[in-house]
Amino acid sequence: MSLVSATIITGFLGAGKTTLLRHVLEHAGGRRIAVIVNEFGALGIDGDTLRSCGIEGCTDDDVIELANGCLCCTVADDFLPTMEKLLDRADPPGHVVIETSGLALPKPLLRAFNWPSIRTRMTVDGVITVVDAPAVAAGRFADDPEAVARQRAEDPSLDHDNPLAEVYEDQLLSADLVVLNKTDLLDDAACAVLERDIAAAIPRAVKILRAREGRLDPAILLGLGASAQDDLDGRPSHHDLDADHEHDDFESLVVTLGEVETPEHLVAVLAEVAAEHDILRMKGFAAVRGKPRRLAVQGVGTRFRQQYDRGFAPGEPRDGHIVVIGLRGLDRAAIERTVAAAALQPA
Ligand SMILES: Nc1nc2c(ncn2[C@@H]2O[C@H](COP(=O)(O)OP(=O)(O)OP(=O)(O)O)[C@@H](O)[C@H]2O)c(=O)[nH]1
Repeated sequence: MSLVSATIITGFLGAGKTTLLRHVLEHAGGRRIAVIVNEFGALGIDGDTLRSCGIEGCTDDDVIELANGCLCCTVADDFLPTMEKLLDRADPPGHVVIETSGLALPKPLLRAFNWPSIRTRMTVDGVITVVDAPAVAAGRFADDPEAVARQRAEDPSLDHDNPLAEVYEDQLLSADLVVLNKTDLLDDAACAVLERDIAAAIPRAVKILRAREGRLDPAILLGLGASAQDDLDGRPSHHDLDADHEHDDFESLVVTLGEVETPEHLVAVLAEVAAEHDILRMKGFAAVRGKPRRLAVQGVGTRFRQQYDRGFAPGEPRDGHIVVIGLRGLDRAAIERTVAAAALQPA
């Protein structure tokens, strides 16, 4: 029996995983691909985005969503049963692509492929780590020496690990292929510096490819032949000794809002909130007055994009929902108040 290949797409919040996955599905070239998407927030925005993609041959059944929690913490409860069901289908997919949440550590997921029920039927073709090039260049994942010094002065017993750096590094260390994405926002020299830094951070020789909007040929992305599950030792993790990684450094909330006046107004409010509260990620949907289609909104830090996607179904409430993710300690009430006030009327 031939093994079903799995590709794991990882990378920090907003790096461009769903964008890359969408590109793969649009250029699948006849491959039968099933997709598992996992999100940290309580709303499955990515699954929704992919389901409303309109890609030929991509059916609802082929996009499976594991929302509300990171795969790395819910492997046994969610991931393994889902995978077994997928493999037990009368017509199983030829390839499974798993998009982890931006906060997931890939290693526990990789480890799951050694479970007896999966090991004999699947292999991990490769771990693809998508990197938000401008975010790394801006020092998003680097230690802030002043903050570390301040923390130390306040409480010498504190664990001074930087949670963003940890997740970013763990994701890099698991990679079989690194995609340096969003290179449209950086010049060539800055990209070259990042490539050098990333290569130096990974103790194995790993290919690094530059991309815009995740546009890489699926023939390169799928078919790495890495059998990554057989090489766990080569992929060190900050949490190798700490099985209880709980993501308690991060938190998320969902804000519900009524119809908004214009996309520009909503995005201006969201960008201001993102800057004021140092929010890592915002995404969701909103209803705009007089518009039959819903507005999809994506924010990474203070950079936003918006576009109309599908129409509201008959009877579907014209509410908006925005997922907000940041480091623990967000002023939830203030964020909720300000975002909800962007609407003309409360939801
Ligand atoms: N400028 C620019 N923006 C990009 C590029 N790729 C993706 N984006 C945008 O970045 C935002 C986040 O992209 P996603 O693909 O949703 O990122 P993600 O990694 O799936 O996000 P999470 O699942 O929340 O972690 C979206 O607004 C994308 O349109 C790129 O190459 N350049």
